[in-house]
Amino acid sequence: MEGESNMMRSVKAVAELPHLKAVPCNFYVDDNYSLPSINTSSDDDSSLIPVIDFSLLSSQDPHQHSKAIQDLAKACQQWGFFMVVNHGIGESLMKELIGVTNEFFKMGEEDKWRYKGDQVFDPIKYGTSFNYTSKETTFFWRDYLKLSVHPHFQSPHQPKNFREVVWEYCEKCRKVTRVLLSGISEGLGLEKELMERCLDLEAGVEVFAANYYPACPQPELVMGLPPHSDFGLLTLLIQNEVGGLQIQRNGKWININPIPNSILVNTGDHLEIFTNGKYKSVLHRAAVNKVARISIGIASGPAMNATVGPAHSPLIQNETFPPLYVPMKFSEYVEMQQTNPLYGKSCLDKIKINSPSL
Ligand SMILES: O=C(O)CCC(=O)C(=O)O
Ligand SMILES: [Fe+2]
Repeated sequence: MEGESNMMRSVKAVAELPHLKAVPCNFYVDDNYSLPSINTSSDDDSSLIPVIDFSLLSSQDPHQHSKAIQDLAKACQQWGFFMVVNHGIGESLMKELIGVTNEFFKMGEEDKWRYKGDQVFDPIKYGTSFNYTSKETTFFWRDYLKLSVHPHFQSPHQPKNFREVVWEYCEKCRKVTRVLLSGISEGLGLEKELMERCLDLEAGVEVFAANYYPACPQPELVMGLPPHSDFGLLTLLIQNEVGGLQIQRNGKWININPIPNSILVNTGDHLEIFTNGKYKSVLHRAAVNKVARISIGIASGPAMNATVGPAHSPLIQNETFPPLYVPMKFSEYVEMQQTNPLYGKSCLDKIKINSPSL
């Protein structure tokens, strides 16, 4: 590793340096970010997060179905984060996925850096901190692997079984996401095919994003991921048994402790745009711990070429609710978000229309 820059060394390698007792100062969180406090007093609020029973969305009983659709609509509007249970993805597959992902991060530095992409849209990108292409000044305590898994599936061929397990998990997640999006459309009262057609969901982008937050000797000084919202429509997140995710609600950071085997879902910037601000994407961040944490998100969005603006429906934009966002090509939005430092919802703010009446 001698002679290589810090950005070419994973945080895992830094964390495992012999005798490391203190965090190197380039990881100290700078003043632009507030420090995460792991021991917030708000742990209990996590239990208020809505729980959606996925199986009821497809219930043949009209009463159960419409109640599930209403619950989903309420969760999107009031929280932007919810836990999905009875999603049909087996516990063993989820465990296997965490296992092979852990094996990936355990590979030698050289093996991992072979997957370092050079461009935002490289289909396989291993890296460290937020994103090596951004002009960030704070280094975050996190290594990552991002794979483009739809419309074309891309994955490293190592470690053993990694590719197969990721593929199977992504296939299952895609189905869950599509049912959720269709339920969300129904809850908004939109014509059945409108979202699918406008956003070209058949060719929708899906990104597998694995985060590895190594054990940290001084977790209170660093941050795993700064406050941000996700691009895309929905993100499906699972984690190993270690906590760290926090979401912002009413100005307070809430620790999230998901129900075992549930999938945590959050609404993304493009659902906010499409719904003209009715369903807002939510700020979240990742604190780190004295033990290693893994989280895996599947972010789903429109097709790369789709131009996303508020839906053309009188239910979404009308004289009382004029469009609040400038339509933008999805790929351009992703590029903007991935090549700039992350400050909260700064990307979304760039395309917000400042309506004089608001
Ligand atoms: O690690 C987590 O829980 C959050 C990860 C996250 O927000 C992301 O990858 O966008
Ligand atoms: Fe996120």
